[in-house]
Amino acid sequence: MQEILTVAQMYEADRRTIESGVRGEILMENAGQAVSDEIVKRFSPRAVSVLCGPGNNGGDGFVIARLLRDQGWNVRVGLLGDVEKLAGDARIHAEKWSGIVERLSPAMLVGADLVVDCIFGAGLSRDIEGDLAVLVTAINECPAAVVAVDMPSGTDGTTGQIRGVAVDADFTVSFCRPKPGHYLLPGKDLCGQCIIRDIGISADIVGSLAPDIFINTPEIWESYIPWPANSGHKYQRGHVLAVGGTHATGAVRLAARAARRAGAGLLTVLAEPAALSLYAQDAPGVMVAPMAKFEELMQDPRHNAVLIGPGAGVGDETRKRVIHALHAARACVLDADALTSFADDPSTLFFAVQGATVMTPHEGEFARLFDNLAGDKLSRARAAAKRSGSVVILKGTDSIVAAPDGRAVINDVFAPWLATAGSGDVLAGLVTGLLAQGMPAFEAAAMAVWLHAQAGQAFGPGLIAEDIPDALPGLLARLWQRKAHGVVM
Ligand SMILES: NC(=O)C1=CN([C@@H]2O[C@H](COP(=O)(O)OP(=O)(O)OC[C@H]3O[C@@H](n4cnc5c(N)ncnc54)[C@H](OP(=O)(O)O)[C@@H]3O)[C@@H](O)[C@H]2O)[C@@H](O)CC1
Ligand SMILES: [K+]
Repeated sequence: MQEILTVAQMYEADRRTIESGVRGEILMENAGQAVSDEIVKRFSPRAVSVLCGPGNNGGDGFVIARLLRDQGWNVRVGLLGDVEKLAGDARIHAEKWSGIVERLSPAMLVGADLVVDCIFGAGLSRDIEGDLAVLVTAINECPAAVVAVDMPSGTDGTTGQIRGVAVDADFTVSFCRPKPGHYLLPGKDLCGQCIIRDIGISADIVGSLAPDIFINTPEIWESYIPWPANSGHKYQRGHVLAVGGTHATGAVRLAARAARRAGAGLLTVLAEPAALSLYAQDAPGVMVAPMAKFEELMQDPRHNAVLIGPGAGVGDETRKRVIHALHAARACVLDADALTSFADDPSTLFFAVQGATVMTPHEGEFARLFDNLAGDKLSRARAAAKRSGSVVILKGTDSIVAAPDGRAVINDVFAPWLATAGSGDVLAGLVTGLLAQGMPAFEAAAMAVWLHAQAGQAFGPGLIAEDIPDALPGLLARLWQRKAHGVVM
């Protein structure tokens, strides 16, 4: 599993490693070596300006400068402040640099083919302002390639947010494990390609920090995939009840197709009489029932997963059905109108949550339901999961899946094509289809986000929501191959 460490955890890993006997000076040498290796891999010797800040990020810069110069590169070093004011490992490595140390300024960019950004890394503590902001803007405007060390300066490692202004790098070399800011927007974009290198912090030390944030890869959830048994039948693959709206019927039709493609054994759409025939004609494998039967059908435990939200309509009726489904402790997926229906009274919704429940808000729906949660996307999703007692998928390119127990995954699959009408309905259907087969809520939500993003990336430009469910068999086949034959994805 690919752990992500917060900045605080990274400092702690650093501290424990040093306590275990590895000198900080060596960690810094390893960090600088890792960056210079990545530079040498990509570029032939050229004019490079290494821009150093007053902390250990700057210390890494002095190592990089020395190693590149030793290999014949034409290196220029600038420092924010004086060498005499540097402390600890940064001071040690600055003193090993025998060349000139200039004052940090935009003049250092003139004639540079490559800029190494070692101004601020994990220790960024406030907005970049004044002359430094002018320098960062000049870095972004100059034609040289830019490599960022640890974080592009100005990007917060924990939140991915820009503090004032930030370097826009071509690639970023970081150490040990990635930080949330490498995956959360806009940090992810500012990093460019992100390379994580080992610098001598052991996996045991990382494990001792009990990381609970991960990149959303199959390792997180693949052992929970409810593959059908040879002796199985459709009734063992769950029965989804999907609440269909009267007007926006496309939403649940898309969700239903996704739930069935995800493997749900049976699916019934409930709708008012005016819309029933529309749902009935949509796909021969879908069953329909009048909405009046909702409560009766909920009494049958075989109806084990409920989807409410897409096209459901905002108001009392939707609110009642949501509360009923939650009280019945069915696996519930609440999306769109089901969430907005509780905008005035979210506590009632959260109080009713009992069984496996997944909420799938986009930012607008999230703000209506969790109006006083502020901060970065990851923190807000985690706080919302805790508050609601449900798994929360906070959607976007950098979708977060967060569980009430604190676990979270960040999506790292780039699929901008998914920003299209109906795409969220498909995701909600996918989660419901996996829950119906008995997959635990967090794993089902994470797998659904992964399948959705992979489908979007694989299809690419021209994608419409209808394409996503039809891309699922290929993706599921790959996961099946991986289980059966250990094929690497
Ligand atoms: N973890 C690891 O495994 C390893 C980590 N290593 C490296 O260490 C880096 C972390 O080093 P770090 O803690 O010294 O912090 P760093 O980013 O250099 O900045 C701190 C300085 O910047 C200043 N400052 C901050 N914001 C500012 C602003 N907006 N405007 C102006 N000033 C500002 C701040 O000032 P202060 O807040 O104290 O006033 C302080 O002086 C990490 O990113 C990695 O590269 C490797 O060497 C080895 C192993
Ligand atoms: K940096």
